[in-house]
Amino acid sequence: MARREREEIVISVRGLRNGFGDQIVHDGLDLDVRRGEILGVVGGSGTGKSVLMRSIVGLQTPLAGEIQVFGENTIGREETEAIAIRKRWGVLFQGGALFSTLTVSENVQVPIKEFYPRIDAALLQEIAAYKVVMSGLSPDAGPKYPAELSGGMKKRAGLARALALDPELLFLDEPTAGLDPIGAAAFDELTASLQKTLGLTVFLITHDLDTLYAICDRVAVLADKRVIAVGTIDELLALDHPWIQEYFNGPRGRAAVASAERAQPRT
Ligand SMILES: Nc1ncnc2c1ncn2[C@@H]1O[C@H](COP(=O)(O)OP(=O)(O)OP(=O)(O)O)[C@@H](O)[C@H]1O
Repeated sequence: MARREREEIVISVRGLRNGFGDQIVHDGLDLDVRRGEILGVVGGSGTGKSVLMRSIVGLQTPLAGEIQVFGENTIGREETEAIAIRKRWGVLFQGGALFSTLTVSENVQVPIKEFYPRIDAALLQEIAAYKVVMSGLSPDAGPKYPAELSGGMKKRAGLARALALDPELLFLDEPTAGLDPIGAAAFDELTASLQKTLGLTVFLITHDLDTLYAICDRVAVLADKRVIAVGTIDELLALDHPWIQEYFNGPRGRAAVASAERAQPRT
């Protein structure tokens, strides 16, 4: 592969195999994520979308395969090397995964303190306050505890924490699940605007067809223990695969197209 092409690939997964006991979740899974794209990852429930994300961020050790992020192998690295790579990404887990005993501001401070333990307390507060506002929360949300937040606010707080270290790469696991359609659309807009402003690469697991149509550059489809297809929605629709056809051409898929076209008519 040419050097330039390699630099444009932020995540490269080859021959990934994951399993739990007798259950094989991934077998021979390959995927490339390009710099600056929002890649949607879809697939039926239990096809291993979260396990894939956890493998890439080092929370799940695969049985076999290779994963490179920013051109560096991530499996089996020394802790210091792993930390240097980990600093460059942020993760929003399903449901926000906030620490319930910490305020929003303290949650955002966790990764900063982890990587920069000697940071000045005033600077830490200032960075956290900035990330809270950047994620679309009011500054008053900083001193609140997760239990005092709505579902949408929790997601934004989780996003603020994911953005704490100015990542180049953002992982979002079902960010709009559980949000009402208006809240979900607002979160999509926020993701797209942050991607553009900060030049992020985004790996986005979702079941939300509106999200796929509204903000994803390409979509990867997980089925049969691997990525069976990756491309724009139009490219996927041209494939004759029953799950893809049912997913995008079913009643919900057609409704999402209509809504996307109302928002942004095709020329
Ligand atoms: N820690 C674990 N121990 C045992 N099995 C696991 C573990 N984590 C995931 N699995 C199994 O791996 C499979 C894939 O799980 P995963 O959470 O990645 O699915 P998913 O595609 O993200 O599903 P959903 O869309 O429902 O969130 C499931 O069958 C799940 O039960």
